[in-house]
Amino acid sequence: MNPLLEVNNLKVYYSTLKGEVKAIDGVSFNLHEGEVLGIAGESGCGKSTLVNFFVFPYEPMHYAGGSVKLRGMELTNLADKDMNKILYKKISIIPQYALDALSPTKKIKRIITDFLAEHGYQYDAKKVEERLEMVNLDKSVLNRYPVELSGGMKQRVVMVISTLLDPDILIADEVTSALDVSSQKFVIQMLEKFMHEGIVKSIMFITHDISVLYQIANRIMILYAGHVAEIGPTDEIIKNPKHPYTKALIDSLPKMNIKFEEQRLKSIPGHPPMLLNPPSGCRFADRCPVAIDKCRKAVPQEKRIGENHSIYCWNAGDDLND
Ligand SMILES: Nc1ncnc2c1ncn2[C@@H]1O[C@H](COP(=O)(O)OP(=O)(O)OP(=O)(O)O)[C@@H](O)[C@H]1O
Repeated sequence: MNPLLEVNNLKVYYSTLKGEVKAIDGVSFNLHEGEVLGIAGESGCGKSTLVNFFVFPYEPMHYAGGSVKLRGMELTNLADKDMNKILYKKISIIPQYALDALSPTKKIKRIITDFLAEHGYQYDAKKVEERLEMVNLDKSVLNRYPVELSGGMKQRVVMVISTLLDPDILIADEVTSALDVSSQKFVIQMLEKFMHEGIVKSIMFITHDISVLYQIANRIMILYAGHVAEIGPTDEIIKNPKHPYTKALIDSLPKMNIKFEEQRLKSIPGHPPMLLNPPSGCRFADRCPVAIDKCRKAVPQEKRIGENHSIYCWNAGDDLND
């Protein structure tokens, strides 16, 4: 089956007074109907840039190369007005700061009515109330201001708005980061429900916390400093990571069923490179325990190591975890 979204060698930069920040620099991946793709990596690796480019590709961010196809339609050369036709209907986002996304001066019903009008729809009380019910919110929230709602309730209202036009692809950007563990579980269950009910067809779930992805993602893509490090099935990425960076990320997580004082968590020494002037080879080379000369000279090419599993590393492979 053809992928819902095909991203090929995508480059997205920021223009700054000091030069171009190469935040996404040659990223390729596919997203298939029915799947949840987790996107993980340390702060600053380009997760938000990547997904914001699909929905709000505005200055200072700009397109610098490559291709993004949604059901075969190229998105990178669409005019703003055509992009607006796709936004929320084909690709939608629950933004990173969802709790602050609701206008404080309007009641929820007005916020939803204005959102629908902006996209050419009339308020549909039945649909809105059904969706509120799906996320365990009483319809009385419609007559309340955002400030009268708890953080979790606001998050659910944003989820309802982001999915109201039944988008093919839903991007969830750090939607669980500001929540306690039980609220995190609830949000994940809601997203799964949206998939099961056919309201959304695929999800891109962005987080810096890989452990959350274990609960929801079918596949995980690990980004490092604007490049893909590894992409593969969730189980393989978490239980048998192959790229040295993925390994380091997994080693830095607390393990299940081991007492905290007995955990041996390893932090990753060093810092990601500046993306204003990134190194010419592998961007992880300076922090990598297995780097070889070639790594500092050439950007690693995709190496397929299993069905749906690829790494971008000159010196990692099946023997890395032995
Ligand atoms: N408006 C901007 N202008 C210039 N550089 C930017 C801008 N926004 C982000 N960047 C840079 O782009 C790179 C990628 O940032 P991005 O926010 O996409 O990373 P992230 O992985 O989503 O991080 P986080 O987990 O902290 O949200 C970083 O080097 C960041 O400093």
